[in-house]
Amino acid sequence: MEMEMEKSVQALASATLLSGTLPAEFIRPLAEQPTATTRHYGPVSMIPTVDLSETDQEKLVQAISEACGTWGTFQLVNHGIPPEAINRLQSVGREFFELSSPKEKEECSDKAPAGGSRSVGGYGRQVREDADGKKVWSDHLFHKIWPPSSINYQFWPKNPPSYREANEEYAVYLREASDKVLKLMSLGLGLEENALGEALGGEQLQYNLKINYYPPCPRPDLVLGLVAHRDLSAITVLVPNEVPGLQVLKDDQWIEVEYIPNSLIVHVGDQIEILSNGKYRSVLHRVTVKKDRLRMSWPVFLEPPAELVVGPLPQLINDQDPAKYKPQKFKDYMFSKLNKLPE
Ligand SMILES: O=C(O)CCC(=O)C(=O)O
Ligand SMILES: [Fe+2]
Repeated sequence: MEMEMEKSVQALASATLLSGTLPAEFIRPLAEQPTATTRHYGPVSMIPTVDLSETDQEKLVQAISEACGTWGTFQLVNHGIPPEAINRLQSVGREFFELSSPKEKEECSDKAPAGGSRSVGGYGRQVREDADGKKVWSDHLFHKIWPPSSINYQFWPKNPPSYREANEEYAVYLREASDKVLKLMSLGLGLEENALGEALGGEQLQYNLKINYYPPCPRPDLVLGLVAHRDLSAITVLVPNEVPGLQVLKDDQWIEVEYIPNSLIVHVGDQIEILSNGKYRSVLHRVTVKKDRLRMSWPVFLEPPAELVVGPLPQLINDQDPAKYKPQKFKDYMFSKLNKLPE
């Protein structure tokens, strides 16, 4: 049985522009509305920057561990991924959203009946509504890009024809860059450089790409592109387009993440917070949208294989510093979080 697709936010956005009325289910409660709650720092970027071309290793390790311990996020510059590869990833993704028909998009969606074995894969809108029944102003496409054995090509667009090549090319570069990041993060915890990578499944580490599509919105002051959340990944490595909107919570303030051309945004996710026994912090973040500009983003969630048990690394726990998290299979962690059960 095929599910009737819910209308995309992209389609709703066009209708809303014509009518000028925002459907009520998108209007956030006052305490969440962006204009009431955002702090503007002006031109100075407050998010730490990590420069992979830094040749002083000690300095680099220091910078990354400080960023992960205080903010849980940083801008990664000089990461070695050619700008052309990033541009190709972006243009094929944008073409999918803007040039393919609703039917072509639906072909990339998960056809499994809701409530059954439905996975978080393919094209669509956020499956769950918030507790208060509110909806987010975004559509997405989700699919694995590595390892090859994990990929379900049903979720990969057939159009544009270069979609596959561009994504495969990006996966190769991204693995190199994220490998370096995980090594530096391990060293920053005083561990051997492969410690985090191995604890996350080594060669079995999964790379799960999401494309977020946030159409322009007539009332950006009232909606959110994504509500406040922490990623359940180990780390997330995100390519933004030039339209800002991502905000991170720091000292109870929402701070805008500035757009830096060619930079990648790295988030510490829940699994690294757990492995590090809380020394690195999974960052709370949300997304705001714009009145006349389209935001898109390409986060890749690096996740352990489903059956792998993740808990605080034994090297990091002792009498003074007891384990703060209970070890559990990644799939069980994910299930509890997605169903809002106690973790
Ligand atoms: O669009 C962004 O910058 C953030 C996306 C995000 O947080 C997510 O997809 O989990
Ligand atoms: Fe996120």
